[in-house]
Amino acid sequence: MNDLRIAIAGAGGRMGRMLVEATLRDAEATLAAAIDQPDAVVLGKDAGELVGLPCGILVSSDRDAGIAQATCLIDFTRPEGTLEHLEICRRHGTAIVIGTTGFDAAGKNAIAAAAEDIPVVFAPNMSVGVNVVFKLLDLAARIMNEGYDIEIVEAHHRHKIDAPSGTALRMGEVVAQAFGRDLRQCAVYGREGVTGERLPSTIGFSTIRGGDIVGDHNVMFCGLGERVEIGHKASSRLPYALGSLRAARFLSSRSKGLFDMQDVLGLR
Ligand SMILES: NC(=O)C1=CN([C@@H]2O[C@H](COP(=O)(O)OP(=O)(O)OC[C@H]3O[C@@H](n4cnc5c(N)ncnc54)[C@H](OP(=O)(O)O)[C@@H]3O)[C@@H](O)[C@H]2O)C=CC1
Ligand SMILES: O=C(O)C1=N[C@H](C(=O)O)C[C@H](O)C1
Repeated sequence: MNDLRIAIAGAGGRMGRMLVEATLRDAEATLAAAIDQPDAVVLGKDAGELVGLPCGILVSSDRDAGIAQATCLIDFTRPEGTLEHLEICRRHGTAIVIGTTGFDAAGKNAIAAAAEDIPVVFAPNMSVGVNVVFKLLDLAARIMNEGYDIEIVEAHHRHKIDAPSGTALRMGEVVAQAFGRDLRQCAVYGREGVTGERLPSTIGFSTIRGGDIVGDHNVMFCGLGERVEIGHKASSRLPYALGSLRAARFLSSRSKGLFDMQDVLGLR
């Protein structure tokens, strides 16, 4: 049996299904459990059948039993669900990869506290491409640290419930940090009416929601006479799932600690 025994929370969701498929196709991983809500339509179904790969693991709402079977839980659900799963992982000593976005400060603190006991990867975007973009943004911001206005535009599918995306916020944090600013003090979330002239120290965010857009992010450094754009477009959720499995593998040799995809990919 493989040492990498993966439980997937939110197994019937958009990311959950992609994670089930990626886990079943991964020769080094075993799908140990598929978890979803007590009222989920997928409950009792073969998790693999949802993605055309029957595997004998039934989707269950028994989170305790599912997490106990696994060495790592991969969780792409909602903040309130993730925080409950986190505590169960803590009780069982199970590692957790958290892809869920939209946590408030208290939620982020709870994740940091749990990481004192168990290994955690917590990242708003698991794709290799986006994590390389974070590095490029840091480099660009260190050089273009004066005379450039920063505007971040993100677009996602009509079902997304949080805005701006976790990835857009992290992009803002990366740029703000390189500028020596605090994003909480300089972020501007959308504009309407007579806004007055743009303040030079601000970082603007614009959000588009529509159709089945998987995830587009574009950061503009707008100067006088030139504009640099650094962005990423996802055309599939597969990179998020493959990154999550890479993160689970990374955690298998750790006993505790809080990490993100920059650690997993060796980009620190
Ligand atoms: N870090 C990354 O790389 C990425 C992060 N994400 C994030 O992952 C999260 C999920 O996205 P997506 O898959 O599109 O969403 P979906 O709505 O498609 O899936 C969410 C799943 O979680 C379940 N769920 C909802 N609430 C709870 C809860 N309180 N407790 C337990 N389970 C719950 C849902 O069940 P039900 O349908 O029954 O409500 C569903 O199965 C979002 O926060 C998104 O931003 C997404 C893609 C990449
Ligand atoms: O909800 C999504 O779909 C996505 N959410 C993440 C985010 O909020 O950044 C990552 C990705 O963009 C897809």
